[in-house]
Amino acid sequence: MTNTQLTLVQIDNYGPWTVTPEPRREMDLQTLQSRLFADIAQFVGYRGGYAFFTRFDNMVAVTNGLDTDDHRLLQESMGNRYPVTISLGIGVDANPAVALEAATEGLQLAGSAQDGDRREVLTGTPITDGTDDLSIAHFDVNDATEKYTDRLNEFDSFIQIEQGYATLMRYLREEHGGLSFFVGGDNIIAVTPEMGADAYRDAIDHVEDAVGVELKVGVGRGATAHEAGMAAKHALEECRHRGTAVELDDVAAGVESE
Ligand SMILES: Nc1nc2c(ncn2[C@@H]2O[C@H](COP(=O)(O)OP(=O)(O)OP(=O)(O)O)[C@@H](O)[C@H]2O)c(=O)[nH]1
Repeated sequence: MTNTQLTLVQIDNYGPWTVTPEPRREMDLQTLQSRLFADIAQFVGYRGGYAFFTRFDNMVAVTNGLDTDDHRLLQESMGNRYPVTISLGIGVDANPAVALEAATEGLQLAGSAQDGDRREVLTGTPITDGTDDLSIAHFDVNDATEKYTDRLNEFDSFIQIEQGYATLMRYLREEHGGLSFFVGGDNIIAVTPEMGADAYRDAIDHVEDAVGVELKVGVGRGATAHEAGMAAKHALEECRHRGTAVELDDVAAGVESE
C-alpha cells in the first residue's frame, strides 16, 4: 500500500528572532539556515529519509521509516546545537499533498509559527506498519549544460530552470497532489502518489508547452525515500541511455492509477 509520511519542520518564532534585539546580519541568517538544513538532511538521510529546504524557515521531510523517538531526538539535537528550536508536524496519506495538509494542521492547531510560547511541538502519528511504500520522481532538464549553462549567463540560466520548476510544481500539486522540490542544478525531486507513465508524460508535455523547458523523469518506489529515490535515479539513467522521457522502475511500472 502507498503511504507517504511527511514531516513539516518549522523553526519556532523565527521571524521575531531575526530582528531581536535588532535586525541580524543577513549572511549570519543564511549561514544558520543552511547549516540547520544540512544537519536535518544528514539526520533524516542517515535514517533513509529525504529533507527539502523549501523556504528554510519551513522545511519538508519525507520520513517513512522514522518513528516518534527519531523525531524527538531531532528536536533535542537541533535545540542543543542552534539558538533556535524546531517544531515538527507529521502527516501520513497515500496522497502527499493530503499528508502535508495533515502535518501542517497539527502545528497550526498548536499555535502560530510566531507564537513565543509554541516551542518544540511534535504532532501526528508516524506509520507503524512497515509494509507501506512511497514513490519518488526525479526530474532533470534535458541538456541543461549545453542549452543554458554553457551559453547563457548564470542569471538567465536560473530563470529558465526556475520557470520549468514553477510550472511543474504547480501542475503536479494541482493535478495529482504531488509535491516537487528544487534540489539544485537542473534537478527536481517530487514525492508523488501512484501515477502511470502517461500521467508523467502529460506533466512533461505541459511544462514544455507552457515555458519551453524539456524534462525527463525517472520514477522509483520503495519503503523509504532513499530506496525510492535511488530507484528513480537509476530509472533516470535509463532515460539517458534509451533517449526516453519517462522511465518507471519495475515496482512503479506495475502500479497504474488511471
Ligand atoms: N541534486 C542533484 N543534482 C544533480 C544530480 N545529477 C545532476 N545534478 C545537477 O544537474 C546539473 C546538470 O547535470 P546534468 O543534468 O547531468 O547535465 P545536462 O546537461 O542536463 O545533461 P542531461 O541530463 O544528460 O541531459 C549538475 O551540475 C548538477 O548540479 C542529482 O542526482 N541530484
